Amino acid sequence: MTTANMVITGAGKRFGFHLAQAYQQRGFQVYVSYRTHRPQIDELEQLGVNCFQADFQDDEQIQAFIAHIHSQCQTIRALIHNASDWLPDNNELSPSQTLSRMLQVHAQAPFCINHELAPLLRASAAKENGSADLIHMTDYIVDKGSKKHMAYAASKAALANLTLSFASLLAPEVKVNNIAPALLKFNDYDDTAYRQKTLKKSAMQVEPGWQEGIAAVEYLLQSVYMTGRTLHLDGGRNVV
Ligand SMILES: NC(=O)C1=CN([C@@H]2O[C@H](COP(=O)(O)OP(=O)(O)OC[C@H]3O[C@@H](n4cnc5c(N)ncnc54)[C@H](OP(=O)(O)O)[C@@H]3O)[C@@H](O)[C@H]2O)C=CC1
Ligand SMILES: Nc1nc2c(c(=O)[nH]1)N=C([C@H](O)[C@@H](O)CO)CN2
Repeated sequence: MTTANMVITGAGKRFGFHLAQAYQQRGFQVYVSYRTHRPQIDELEQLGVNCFQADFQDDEQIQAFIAHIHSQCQTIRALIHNASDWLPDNNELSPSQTLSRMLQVHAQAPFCINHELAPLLRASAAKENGSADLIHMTDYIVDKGSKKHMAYAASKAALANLTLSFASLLAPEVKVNNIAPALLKFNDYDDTAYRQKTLKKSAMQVEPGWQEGIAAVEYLLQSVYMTGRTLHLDGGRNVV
């Protein structure tokens, strides 16, 4: 039985790091991209994860990552677009530069990577009538918008629309879905007031942690029917 390959972008910290660690330990061969080299990358490499440095703001580095995956894999069981830049609109860039930056990482990179690696996803599905998954990490605010992160929200909405198109293009061999958290984990810099205010926005009023996202990935990988859809991980924000 050959080892299944999983490709995860943006695994240098937080969810991407924990997801890569979890699936390498479950027996997958995990391939990741990272932008900043942190101790977490050394930890992943010690586990056997194949790590490749790429800043998706640079098209040549997107292409280099694609070429690297092609050189390493003949099939891909799951490709997870996790890389993301949560840039507020109020920053030192112009509005035009902010939107371009957001679209580059959340839409341009996944669009190019998906087109180039789709044959490897199909090859995984063709193997012993297996299956393959493309997962886009979007965000609850795709359906709501955001006063402070307009460019980020619009770019994640573009990613969510790509899910519909790729789901149609790649079915039935490859399932394509969004995971849309409202909250997985706060950032260390989030103060108590922000945390309390955010928790009150959901019915469950808890910070679920990375395992909530890992469980969502696991559900999608074992599904034989879910495609073109969104797993909303929002603690019941719609019922508050
Ligand atoms: N955490 C949460 O509560 C929520 C998360 N999400 C989504 O879930 C996913 C995981 O979230 P989380 O772990 O918190 O995200 P983080 O912002 O903590 O990490 C994102 C990763 O993407 C990398 N990245 C950012 N820009 C680029 C780029 N230009 N090229 C390559 N890599 C890049 C970062 O690299 P570097 O290490 O260099 O910074 C980082 O490792 C994201 O897609 C996020 O939008 C959605 C809603 C809530
Ligand atoms: N790339 C990221 N996207 C998002 C993050 C993050 O840390 N990195 N965090 C959030 C927040 O959890 C927000 O949903 C509630 O505080 C949203 N997206």
